[in-house]
Amino acid sequence: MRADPVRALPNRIARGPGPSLFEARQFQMTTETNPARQPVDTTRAAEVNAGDRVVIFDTTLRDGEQCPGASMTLDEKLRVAEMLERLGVDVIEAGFAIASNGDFESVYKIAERSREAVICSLARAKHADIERAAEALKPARRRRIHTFISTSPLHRKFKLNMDEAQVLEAIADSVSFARRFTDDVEWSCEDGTRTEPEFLYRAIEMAIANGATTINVPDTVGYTMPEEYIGLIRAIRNNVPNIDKAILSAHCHNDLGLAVANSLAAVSAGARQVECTINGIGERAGNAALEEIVMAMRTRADLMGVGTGIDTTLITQASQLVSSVTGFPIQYNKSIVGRNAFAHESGIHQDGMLKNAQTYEIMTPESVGVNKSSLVMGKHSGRHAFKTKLKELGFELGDNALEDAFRRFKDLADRKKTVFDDDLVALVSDGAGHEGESLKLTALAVACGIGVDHVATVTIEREGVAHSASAGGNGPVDAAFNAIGQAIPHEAVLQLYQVQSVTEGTDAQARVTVRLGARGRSHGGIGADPDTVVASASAYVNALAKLLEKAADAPEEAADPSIRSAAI
Ligand SMILES: CC(=O)SCCNC(=O)CCNC(=O)[C@H](O)C(C)(C)COP(=O)(O)OP(=O)(O)OC[C@H]1O[C@@H](n2cnc3c(N)ncnc32)[C@H](O)[C@@H]1OP(=O)(O)O
Ligand SMILES: CC(C)C(=O)C(=O)O
Ligand SMILES: [Mg+2]
Repeated sequence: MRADPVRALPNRIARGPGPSLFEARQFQMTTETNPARQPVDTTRAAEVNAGDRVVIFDTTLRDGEQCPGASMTLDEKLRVAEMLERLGVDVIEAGFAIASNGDFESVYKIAERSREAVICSLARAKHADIERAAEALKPARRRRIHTFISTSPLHRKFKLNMDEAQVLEAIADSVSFARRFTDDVEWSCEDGTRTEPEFLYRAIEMAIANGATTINVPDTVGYTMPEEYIGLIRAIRNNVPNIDKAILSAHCHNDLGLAVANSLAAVSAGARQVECTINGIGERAGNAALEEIVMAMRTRADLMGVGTGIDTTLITQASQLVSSVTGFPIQYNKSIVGRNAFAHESGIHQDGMLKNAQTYEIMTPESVGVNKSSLVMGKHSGRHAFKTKLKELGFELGDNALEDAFRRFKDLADRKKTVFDDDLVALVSDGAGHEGESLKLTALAVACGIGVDHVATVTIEREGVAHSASAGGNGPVDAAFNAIGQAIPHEAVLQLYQVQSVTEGTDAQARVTVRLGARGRSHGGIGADPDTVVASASAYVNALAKLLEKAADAPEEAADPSIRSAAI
């Protein structure tokens, strides 16, 4: 385990321009991590606003579940909620209680089992919704009602059929009604980023005046841009007289792939709550991904000056749980939690990683709960990584053998998508893949299939001279062995022929073992190749080369009567 290069939290809030990039890097390398994990009192807006802790509001179980195909059973929701508590999420939006009896039950059960986290239910600006939310949240130690109404002209006109005054009245009524059940009331202006600023300020002021403790400004359709969102959050702070009585919150969707950027932008402008989901699941293109927001704030605490209470070492586990219960795969190159997030295949990068991991990683894999970075062997890999990998696998080769193995590895990697550890073992052990000094299989072609004669043509180099021959047989392997017998006539007989798949998949290498016997000696040969016939012929030539080399050393030995022909 190596030291985590990412360090958090300077005790200040970044409201103005941060340090220069150069100063930032210096900072990153020299300060210490301080995961502030104490629960936050989310009703004390003034305190939260004055601090450097960002409230993490997870909506995996509400907005996350809203996308097609992500529905979770009660049991699955309870498992996710338990994981979110362990992760250190501050607020868990457990559902939309009025949506169905199932949603009510899951909010209720999550509330019953909750510990530190604030449990929250969504509710429209309707008494029935709010009462249902309050009922479902009753067992929670800490509860929040999250009520919302659209504020944009488009939504007012076409969706709600309400004018500005009616919307303002609905805000006053819903927020004050929600406050009868709890001190922790969040109000959201749905489609806030497409709302006329002047009306938005009035709507927010109305929510605060009626007791809202958190004001969420959703970018409901993922339309805004970071600069614009910064401008909006700053304008709200400058134009809503009592804004400091509430925590400002960002809720961003990913329609333009900007959900995380916009959320971070809002924080840099003074928002102190971010709404997000594990793996970024959610309506349409999804919500801002929790793991990306948290790790961005942690990794760039030097610039942002804020942190969260999340135990980042549980991030990978949480991501895998949500992926498995929703059945949504995690894309390989997904930031933080994708399987390639800490994997390196390119030789130059692998070499850098071996010399100092910070050359190509800005956070440690351990910091997000991954055991270690992986050096994946493939056609882009170089000698440094190859040598290191072989060493890990227990092979220490001399310079010439290493060079030879590296050449064969590159040939194999050109033909095979992934070169697994077992492929490397097959490649270097027992001389597999190089037939011997005295014989070299340089060409092989076979005709096989249904309704064709099985014929093989081989070329074998012996002491620099090419010997070619063709022969038929009972199947392509038999034909190849017969052709080898024609090209290099010999009296050895086949004692053993075995094929194994080294790894899985249709491009897996076949590992073939052949044993040949003659004159009281027998020698094994091994061949490995994605083409089974090539692997077989290599193994045969490998065994034959050893026999011929030994026979040249001791020509007088008598024939062994036990040697028999073996069927293929
Ligand atoms: C941006 C968001 O993510 S908002 C949350 C979206 N999530 C969901 O909708 C999931 C859960 N929803 C549901 O189960 C259902 O939609 C229910 C139970 C909430 C409502 O179902 P229904 O009563 O059949 O209404 P339906 O969904 O068809 O239409 C929504 C109604 O709510 C009204 N409405 C929408 N938002 C709000 C609001 N914030 N406050 C008050 N009324 C609202 C609409 O104008 C419409 O009213 P109308 O029937 O008078 O035209
Ligand atoms: C209900 C609100 C917060 C929402 O999900 C949105 O506007 O995207
Ligand atoms: Mg949303």
